[in-house]
Order: sequence, then structure tokens, then C-alpha cells
Amino acid sequence: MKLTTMTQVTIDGVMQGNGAASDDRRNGFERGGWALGKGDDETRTFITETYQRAEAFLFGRRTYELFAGSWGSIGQMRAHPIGVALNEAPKYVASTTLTAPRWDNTTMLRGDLTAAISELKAKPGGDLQVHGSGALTRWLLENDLVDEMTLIVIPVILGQGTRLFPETGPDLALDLVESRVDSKGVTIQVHRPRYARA
Ligand SMILES: Nc1c(N[C@@H]2O[C@H](COP(=O)(O)O)[C@@H](O)[C@H]2O)[nH]c(=O)[nH]c1=O
Repeated sequence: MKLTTMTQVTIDGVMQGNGAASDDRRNGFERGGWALGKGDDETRTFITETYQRAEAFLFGRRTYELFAGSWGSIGQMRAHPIGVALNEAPKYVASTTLTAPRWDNTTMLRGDLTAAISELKAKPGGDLQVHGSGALTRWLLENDLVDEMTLIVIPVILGQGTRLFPETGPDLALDLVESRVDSKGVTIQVHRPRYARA
């Protein structure tokens, strides 16, 4: 499988609390919900089709729990095409703290994460998709495991919140695979990292 990430970020690179203000108030964050209703229909279709294409999903603990409590639990969300894709596909969670995953079709990845993810990547098939999961995405980039990275850039400067990319991290060159701007100014960028060590 090809490991792909999809993250909504602001112009200043924040990824915290894109969906709802209540999702994540860590570190006094109070400007959540910045991505809600921002893209146009074409962007929404792009996002939905991305989820539908997934062979499997890989999550960090926090995003897994947020998704399990929404896409996995609320009837209307389960019935949405994104909900259907998420509920049907196998889900993997990288966490050392989560003991009892509450969503069907979930496998916990413990121990040697590099080996576990390399094994998943070696399986035939389509996308192993990571959504949200900032800590995991940073770790995957640090460990040269991301094959393709989609950024959905929302035209706001938030001025607070956790950034997707760390203050200190890997130095990566990216090949642009696809980019487009929608009618509301939301930019979609698909990049392939070119790892120096690859
Ligand atoms: N940007 C963005 C999300 N954003 C945020 O990711 C955070 C969870 O990951 P972590 O940083 O590992 O704690 C949490 O603040 C959530 O609001 N989540 C998504 O599913 N999709 C996205 O595009």
C-alpha cells in the first residue's frame, strides 16, 4: 500500500481544531472550527473521493478517538460517504496508551512502529491513508514513510494553535503532483516527499 496523508492546514500551518471548536482545546486554543464550510463543492468531492479510495486507514490516538466518536458513532455521519468509507475499511491505530479500541475493524499497532508500518506498506493494494493525526504525521515524515502528502490549505491566518510541521524537523524536498485552487480560495496541494536517504 502507498502511505498517503491528508491534512487541512491554515496559511500559518496550524492543523489544530479544524473541524469543531470543541475538538481540541489544548494549550488554551480557542479558535477551532476554522475549516468548517470553507471549501467549495469540488473540494468536498475531492475529499470524499479520497476517503472512498482508501484501502485502509492509519490513525494517531487522538484523531482515532475523535473519528470513532463522530464518523463511527453518529448515524447521520455513518451514512455519509466518508462515514461509509471509514466504517468499512480496516483501521490501524498507532498508540501506546489506547487499550480498547471502540470501533469495529480496528487493529492496534504496538511495539516497533517502523516495522509494523513497513509491513503494511509492503502489502499489495491502494492507499493507506492518514487523516489529521499530527503527531503521527510528523513521526512518519521524520522516518521517511510518507509516499504522498496532501495539504488542504484554508485561507486564514490563525495566530495560535499547533502547527503540522515542527519547529525543528526533517529538511524535505517535495515534488508537486497536483495543485488546484477552488472558488473559495482553498488550495489543494499534493506532494511527494523526496527523502535524502531514500
Ligand atoms: N487538520 C486536521 C485535523 N486536526 C487536528 O488534529 C489533531 C489531532 O492530532 P494530534 O495532533 O496527533 O493530536 C486535533 O487537534 C484535530 O483537531 N484533524 C483531521 O482529522 N484532519 C485534519 O485535516
